[in-house]
Amino acid sequence: MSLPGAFLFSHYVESFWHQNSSPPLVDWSGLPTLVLLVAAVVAATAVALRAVDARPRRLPGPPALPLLGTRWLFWSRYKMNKLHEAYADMFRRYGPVFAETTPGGVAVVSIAERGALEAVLRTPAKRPYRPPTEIVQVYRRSRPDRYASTGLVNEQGEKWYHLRRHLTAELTSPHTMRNFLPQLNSISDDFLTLLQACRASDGTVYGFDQLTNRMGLESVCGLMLGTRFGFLERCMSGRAATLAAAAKAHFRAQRDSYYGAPLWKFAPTTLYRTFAWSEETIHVIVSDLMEEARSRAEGSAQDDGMQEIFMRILENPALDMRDKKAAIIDFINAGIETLANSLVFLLYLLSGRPDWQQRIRSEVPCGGELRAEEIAAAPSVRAATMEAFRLLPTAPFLARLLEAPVNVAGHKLPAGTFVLCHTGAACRREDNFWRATEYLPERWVSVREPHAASLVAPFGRGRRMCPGKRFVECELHLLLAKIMQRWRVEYDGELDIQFDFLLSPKSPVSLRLVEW
Ligand code: HEM
Repeated sequence: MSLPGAFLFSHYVESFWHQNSSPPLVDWSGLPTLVLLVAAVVAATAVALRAVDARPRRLPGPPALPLLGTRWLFWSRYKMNKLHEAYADMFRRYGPVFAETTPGGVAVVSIAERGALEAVLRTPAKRPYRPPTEIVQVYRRSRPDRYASTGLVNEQGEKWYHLRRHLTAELTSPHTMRNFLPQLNSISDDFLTLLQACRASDGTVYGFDQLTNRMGLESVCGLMLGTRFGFLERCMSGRAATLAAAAKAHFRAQRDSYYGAPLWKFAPTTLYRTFAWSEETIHVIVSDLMEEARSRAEGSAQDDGMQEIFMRILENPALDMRDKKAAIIDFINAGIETLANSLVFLLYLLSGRPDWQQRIRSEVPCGGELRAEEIAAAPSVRAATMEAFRLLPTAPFLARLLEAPVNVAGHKLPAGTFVLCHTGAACRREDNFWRATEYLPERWVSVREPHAASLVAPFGRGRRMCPGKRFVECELHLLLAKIMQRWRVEYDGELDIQFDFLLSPKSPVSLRLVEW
């Protein structure tokens, strides 16, 4: 009822009582005013909710509040470090396509339904728009001395395309990985030596996740900077510890800036200062590493595949020097946690499949350097890794901004809609995979329907797909093969997983590496 309508209704009720000579048994005189007030509150709330709820029509989802949108859920019902569980719960409540609303009134549509995911991710886009992380944008724009742009991960449109074209060709080339394989063998061997040194008498490696972090750091620095830095030596250097802590803080601050109260936008809160510290620390340490690598490269006549990535990026005249440095920093930062988490998840899942571990061991040649052909000839290695990416991907959803309208489960989403593609949640649905919640690497050797392989997208999709994919797959396959050659893996209980903008194991993780 409109406000004038409510007023007229109240006037009518009052005049009705005035016309009757006998007073009512109950005193109804306050009722019209009460009705008027209730109507006014209902009308005002409806207007306010319409203003904050920008969801595409009829999409289900949690109720949005003025100024808070649906974010209040992450400060009350759900825990921010268990966001994967929060989304699983929302999919149960609202179905496989639902919408949230940001405090600014923008709709964010979450999808875990196969047809809808394929519709969104298969939309061919020349310059796919992935919504940037606002806190990174704000910080980097405040430092024009260091950043000419917000970087490959956060840029959009032509600027993104320019960076992508000039920065990733070397990283994604099969030739680069073939050249890097001997170095990767040696890094993996050093990692195994470190594991051996850290094993307790029963084979337990306490703080296994921290060791994998160091391995991620050594290998990604080796790939990008073309030299070894000794992060796998027995005693962890202060530099490695600080860099690993900064990389974790960087991801967590991004999570909190997105899902927490947006106070950092108005004042330099602790969250913003933590983020700035992590950016600063990563920048300073990686810049030092780059300087060391550059002077080593200048002092040696070595011309191997490792040096090419680093030097070619730095020598590219099409790019601003600030963009080149920022890219190398971003590549290193992108690789540390992701690689380490993926290895922990892989070994944890395999610990429940001693038979598959045995199978890997039987397919991989004993000892020494492993060549690409030897790894390719062991389908059990690839199957184990693929299945771990299906069941526990460190990046469980992909963000996109629709460039054209898309029909999703009967709802027409207009161009510009912010969509979260929950490939991880979709992979756990029984309508997409046979015995979907179980770790069954055999499904990748002989297929059992349903088997929606296209939903397994741990590195993303399309032109914005992760440029580190080839490197990461090669490294995980190699490490898995080498670990299985030497030990079988055991883990007691269930791994505690948290959401740090990526899915991560809750630290510290203790695995047992037992002699065969
Ligand atoms: C297990 C390890 C890794 C996983 C699971 C992973 C996953 C991802 C995912 C899901 C995306 C978003 C893709 C999309 O939106 O379609 C991404 C983007 C990106 N990743 Fe990775 N990544 C890993 C390692 C690495 C490494 C080692 C590097 C660098 C050497 C790297 C560099 C990047 C960059 C630069 C982007 C942004 C690409 C763009 O927007 O054009 N990642 N990664």
